[in-house]
Amino acid sequence: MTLADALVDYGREMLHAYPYKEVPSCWREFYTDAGILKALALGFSAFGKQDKETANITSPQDQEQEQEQDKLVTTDMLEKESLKLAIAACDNVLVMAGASGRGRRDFVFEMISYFEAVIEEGQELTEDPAAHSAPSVKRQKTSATSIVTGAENFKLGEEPLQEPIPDVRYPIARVHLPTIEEFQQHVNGGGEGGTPGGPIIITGGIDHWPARDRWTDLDLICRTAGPDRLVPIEIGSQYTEEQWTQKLVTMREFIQTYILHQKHSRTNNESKGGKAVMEVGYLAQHDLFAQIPRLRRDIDIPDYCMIGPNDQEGYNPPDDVLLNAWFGPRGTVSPMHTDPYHNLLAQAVGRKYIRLYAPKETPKLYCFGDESRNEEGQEGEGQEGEGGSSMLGNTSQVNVEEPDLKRHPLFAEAEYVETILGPGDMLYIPFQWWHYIRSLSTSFSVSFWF
Ligand SMILES: O=C(O)CCC(=O)C(=O)O
Ligand SMILES: [Fe+2]
Repeated sequence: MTLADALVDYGREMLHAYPYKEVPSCWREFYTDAGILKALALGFSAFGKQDKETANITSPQDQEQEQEQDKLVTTDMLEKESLKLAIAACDNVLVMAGASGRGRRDFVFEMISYFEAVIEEGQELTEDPAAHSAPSVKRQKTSATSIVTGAENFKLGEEPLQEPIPDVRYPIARVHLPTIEEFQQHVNGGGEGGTPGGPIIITGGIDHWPARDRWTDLDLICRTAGPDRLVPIEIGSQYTEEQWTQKLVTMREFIQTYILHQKHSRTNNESKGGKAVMEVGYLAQHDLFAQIPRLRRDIDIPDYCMIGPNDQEGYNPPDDVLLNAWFGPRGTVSPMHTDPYHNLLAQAVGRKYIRLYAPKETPKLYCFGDESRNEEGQEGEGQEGEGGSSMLGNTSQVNVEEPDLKRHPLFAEAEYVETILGPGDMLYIPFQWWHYIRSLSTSFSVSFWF
């Protein structure tokens, strides 16, 4: 282990010693600096390999020997592997610590671009189109060389939807391009009584996004992001489940394994003769656009986020609009929860079934930690076992599409609205409204919390 590795490990331990939001900035900075050191060391080692190659060639015999060795493991390959590891070190810093500390972010971005450019130059020789991660990524003619999908003309949005396709009985109203003032009035309840407005779907608001077209092409997403970039994904069908975990994988691996070939995982059930289930991977609730600014060019923050919602108890607007990417295969489930902000959830690609409950329904929704609402006799039953109350205080225990009404009888009386959000739709989810979301197809949404 190198000194840089040891420092990174120590920094990671310190990051994990605190809840995410309470990590002292000194440890974020420590982790960032350690990661930068590691990336530089890997970068230098890559170039060291290059230099050695040149320096070693002294005689024709040497050259021959060198060529023989090259057939097995080329210096070029080693160099690329080191550079990919250097990019991974940079991504760890961006994802885990936000590249904290003055000037560090720009430096990390510069390193990534530089390493990507070197890898790309090399990989052009090997005709590997996945390497084309340069800023000017254009749509290439889809051809047999589409290494990510392995399929020609694979376009998202054309696949059959995942069953069951819910019957929408209480649809959410749709409005085509309201003015900012109209939207503001709706949110703030400018009308009689001043009650804040409920959910609405705005159509026409993201038609100009390049993402609407570009993100139907998995190869293009992969090349734009950069195939070797690490992204955080959630594994497990929903975060309220025991087996749920998070990990960092390359964009290429995420697309290949979790979107194209949704990986089979063996469950305990299966070893006892039960059915195999797909392991669902979800790139969820991550500001992918801060980490990979090239993807930020494919979207636009809607002006509707700038309206300045009225004060409500418990509402603290963020300093800046908070962006999150939600990219995954069909079958991702976000259990019913609330967030501390107003939200515009923009659907760039694919479809999602969404159900919303107003704050007044909260007593019928059995949120974690609200033991008094548990079924009689269940009182106090393992909040920890069900995921720990403190983390999940904003999450409902009810399995929305298949509720256990014996355990959660009041849920049957809770009123809701629902929709199948499709490409181009933007759903306004008001502050404190409960939302449950299941993807019916491969889907890429972007949420804007304001
Ligand atoms: O799309 C999803 O899976 C969840 C989105 C969500 O919860 C949000 O935008 O706040
Ligand atoms: Fe949410």
